Amino acid sequence: MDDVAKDAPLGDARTARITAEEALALHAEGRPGKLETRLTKPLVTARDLSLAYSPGVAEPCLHIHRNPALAYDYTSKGNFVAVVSNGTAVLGLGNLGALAAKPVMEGKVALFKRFADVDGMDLCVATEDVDEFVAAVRFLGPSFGGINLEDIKAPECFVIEQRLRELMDIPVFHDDQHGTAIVAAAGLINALHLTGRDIAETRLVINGAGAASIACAELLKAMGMRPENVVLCDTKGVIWRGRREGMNQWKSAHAAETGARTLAEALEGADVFFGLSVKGALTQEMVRAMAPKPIIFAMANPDPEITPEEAKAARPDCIIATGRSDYPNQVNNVLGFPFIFRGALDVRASTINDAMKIAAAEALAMLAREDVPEEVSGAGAGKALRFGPDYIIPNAFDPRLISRVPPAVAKAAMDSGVARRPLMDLRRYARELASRLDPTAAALEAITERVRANPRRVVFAEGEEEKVIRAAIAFRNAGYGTPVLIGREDRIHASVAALGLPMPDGIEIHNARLSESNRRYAEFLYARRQRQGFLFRDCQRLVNQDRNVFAACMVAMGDADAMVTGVTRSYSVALEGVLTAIDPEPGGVLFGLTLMLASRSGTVLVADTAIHERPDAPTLAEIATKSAAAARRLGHEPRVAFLSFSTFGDPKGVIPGSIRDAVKLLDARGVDFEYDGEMGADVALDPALRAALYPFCRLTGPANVLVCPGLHAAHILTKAVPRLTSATSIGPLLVGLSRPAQIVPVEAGVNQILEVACLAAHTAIPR
Ligand SMILES: NC(=O)C1=CN([C@@H]2O[C@H](COP(=O)(O)OP(=O)(O)OC[C@H]3O[C@@H](n4cnc5c(N)ncnc54)[C@H](OP(=O)(O)O)[C@@H]3O)[C@@H](O)[C@H]2O)C=CC1
Ligand SMILES: CC(=O)C(=O)O
Ligand SMILES: [Mg+2]
Repeated sequence: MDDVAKDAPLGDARTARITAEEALALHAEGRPGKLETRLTKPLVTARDLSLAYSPGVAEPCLHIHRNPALAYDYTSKGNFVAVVSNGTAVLGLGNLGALAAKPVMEGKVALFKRFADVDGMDLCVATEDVDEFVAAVRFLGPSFGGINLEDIKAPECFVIEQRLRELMDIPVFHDDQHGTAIVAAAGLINALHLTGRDIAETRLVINGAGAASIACAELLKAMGMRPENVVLCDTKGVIWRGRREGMNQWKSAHAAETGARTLAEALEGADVFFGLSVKGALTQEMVRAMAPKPIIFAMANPDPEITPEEAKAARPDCIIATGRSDYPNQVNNVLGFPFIFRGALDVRASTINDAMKIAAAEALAMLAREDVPEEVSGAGAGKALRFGPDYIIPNAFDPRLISRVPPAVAKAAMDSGVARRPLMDLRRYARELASRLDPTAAALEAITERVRANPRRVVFAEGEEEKVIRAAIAFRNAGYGTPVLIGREDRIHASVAALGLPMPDGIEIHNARLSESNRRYAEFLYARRQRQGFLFRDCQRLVNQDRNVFAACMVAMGDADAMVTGVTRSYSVALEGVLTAIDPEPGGVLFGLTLMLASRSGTVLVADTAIHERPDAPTLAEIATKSAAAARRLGHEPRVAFLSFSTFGDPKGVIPGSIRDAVKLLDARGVDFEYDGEMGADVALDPALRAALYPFCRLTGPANVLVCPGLHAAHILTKAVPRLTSATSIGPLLVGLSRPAQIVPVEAGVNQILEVACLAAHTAIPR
């Protein structure tokens, strides 16, 4: 047993959210560590083996021998990065050696994959000798598309990086230097903007004069900070011109002409503090001595130079950032390296130069100034994020990062002449990037493009709700068409003002109570309902008072193309309002379809998630047919599984009877998609299990449409899976209405409302 106190809180006991034991348990559970290898080609049959290995593998070998550039076509090289360390500066923990650095390096590989779909391998090299380290890495070049150096202490890291850059023909990037500098620069651009400072007049003190600090000083000077305004400190105090103790050429290059000798002296009146040193190096007294509205980036990991609580207590007017994810404003290189390599690899850049670094910093800074989808806020500090002192830098989970930063890096690489495979269409590249992490995203992106080309009028029935207003504004800004908000004009204007957003042109507001269309809508309803116990005045009251009914009338009478509702009323109440004015398609089945987007297994469509508690066989067959068509529209070849507790008769039960009848109905119709059942969800999703136990099953791959035997099962499945896995779900989407209307779940965020509104608009475009 080692000497780590396992139940100790990690970091400051008052604020820590995880314990040492939890962190150790995560690393030890299941397959130890955080990585495994996954095959991208089948290796099941002898034929597979002949193709992928001997004799087939000889072919790509010979081709690459003749033309080395083909390695990018026939091997993983072009998407494969080595994360290399000797463990001499592991986070802020010091020289722990190569082996103890492995958890961090595995973590970096995991982040590469999670955030930018870059594959990687950790290489922990057990030497502190610069020559040995350089030799070990340089000869590994053929395997990789890039080298990410990590946690190598200064000053050796500068020599190592420089020599490897000269020796290798792929990008070599020391993350602690440049990744950190890029992300810190992005945060600083925004913090300067918020505090009304000019970079050329800003005084910066950096504590630490190692890898990260020197790179930050260099990048910020390249971005306009004046050298005389930058002071570095290390364990010996201020690095002043003429100092001899503990110096090296990299520190000397930044030695300041100053009388200050300690960090405390240097910080007097300073605008900005960068901490890239160790826990607790900054005191409240030092913070008090800084200029008004001081900017404090305490970036040491895992514990910052000062906690945000301490800094705020000393200076409530400060902007504080740390390297940690459990505080607002995480200035951490995780926001940099995955996306920078993504862009560099995709244009086969020979290097990562200053232009690419500055482009990444600017793209990050600009993204933080945009409206933040609620889904992103939810992944962060747990409260709404809005550009300001507590949100100066995007959240690492922001899904927009992958389509914003790599294109900026790729463009800078092309403009500066280091791209060996330039990209002709950067807009298309950004779209492809968005789909890289999620196969359905490309189809959804195509849908959004189609809506942009055919803008529609969409009614947002709950027009006074803040998130609905934000979704409507985003709808308008995205070019999807004209949003129509139902609500009181003064309330909607007040909400928009409170959001700090200008009220954009092109958004319509309709007050149901005062609308000129009321009589027309009431007459329409009366004609539909007079023989179902409705008096004319009942219809008038419904139109005046129920925004869902009013919105549905607008759509039914052609005053709008589609509607979206759901965040203020229960699903069944909202549905009742919609159905008051809009009928199901004649002879069709109305049902709910939920898209589950899982990173590993791809997209799965689940039905019926909204309407039928116990569908009979004809209804199940119709749901399967319509769901298969929806899968095709999303770019998937449908494989429909009728789910049950029972697989092909085992165990026996009542429900499988209706499923078997549904299968027979489809057999009789001769439909053009794969289907089978009844089967358990494991059998549906696992072809190997099927091959072993049910080789007669007609599905040729994992099912991507799951038709549930009833609403209970469908609800449980679609509510549980996103909470148990990283899957996200969209829906239930109503399928089978004669006019487009969608109901989002009450808890839907801005992005989800926007997505569903766009899908509703898409349904309204004539095919
Ligand atoms: N948030 C982020 O994204 C990142 C944060 N970091 C953090 O920055 C820190 C440094 O990392 P890195 O540059 O890679 O490491 P290095 O080993 O290259 O540099 C460490 C520097 O810190 C200085 N230092 C150590 N203790 C003190 C102290 N008490 N007061 C002043 N200076 C001190 C050292 O001084 P001397 O030269 O005298 O030895 C040295 O200059 C770590 O805590 C790391 O976690 C690093 C990269 C990214
Ligand atoms: C974040 C990081 O790379 C470090 O702290 O070293
Ligand atoms: Mg590091």
